[in-house]
Amino acid sequence: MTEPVLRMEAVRKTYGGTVVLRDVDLAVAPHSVTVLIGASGSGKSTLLRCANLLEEIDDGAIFLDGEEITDPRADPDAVRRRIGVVFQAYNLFPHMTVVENITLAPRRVHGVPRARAEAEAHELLARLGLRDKAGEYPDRLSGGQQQRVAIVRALAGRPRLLLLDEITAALDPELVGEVLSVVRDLKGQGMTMVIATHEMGFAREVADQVCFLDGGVVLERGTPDEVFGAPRQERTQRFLRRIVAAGRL
Ligand SMILES: Nc1ncnc2c1ncn2[C@@H]1O[C@H](COP(=O)(O)OP(=O)(O)OP(=O)(O)O)[C@@H](O)[C@H]1O
Repeated sequence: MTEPVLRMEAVRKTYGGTVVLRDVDLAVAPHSVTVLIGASGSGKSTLLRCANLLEEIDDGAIFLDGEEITDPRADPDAVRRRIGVVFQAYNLFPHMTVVENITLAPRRVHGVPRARAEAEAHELLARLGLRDKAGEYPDRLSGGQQQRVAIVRALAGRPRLLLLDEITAALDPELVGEVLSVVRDLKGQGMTMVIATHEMGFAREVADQVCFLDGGVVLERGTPDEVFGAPRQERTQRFLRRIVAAGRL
């Protein structure tokens, strides 16, 4: 079997004695998209934060390309360089232009020469339909454009894996589509991704693997047709019924 890009084994995470992730196993194959679904508070963000070493796990192990990144000897900065992350809030620096925002980490943290970092930034901006925005300041851009810049920033280090945490949750409904379409394109280009989302239609369309989290447990996993079309667990069925009733699937 091909080595998964990301593998979690029996991951346990607690906050002040409360268990937030319990025995989570996950395998993300190269060039595949895993979508995490589940009610608010079920642990989706925490799982992504653990995968990026933004949170320390209490037990278990996490591997990136077969190498244990939760090993105390692993270098967290080197690990994060291989993982791009986009959050709900785009967190662009307002006093920097788009291209400065994108090249900041490659130049300052990873020592990429300015000319090369900027050339890469321009190429990525063009790919994401933002060719003419390189010199703009973030407040001149729509929310959807800012989030696309945040995606470019995450791609700038040529990550092995992209983690997307509710990246459309803060957007006006009419701007959601343009950001999802970028994710669709990235999938088409073979990017390996783990996505936490409440956009169920999108989840069903883009996922190779869907994981339903419930109280910090991966209660059900499978293809979109399996999980959305024929959920086996009663709690998954109930969750999806609520989504359907709300007109979101
Ligand atoms: N820093 C923290 N300290 C204490 N508890 C936390 C912390 N971060 C998250 N939690 C708790 O962990 C649980 C899981 O939260 P998490 O944000 O991972 O859920 P989620 O599924 O991503 O929710 P949402 O869909 O609302 O983003 C929740 O009960 C939350 O209150």
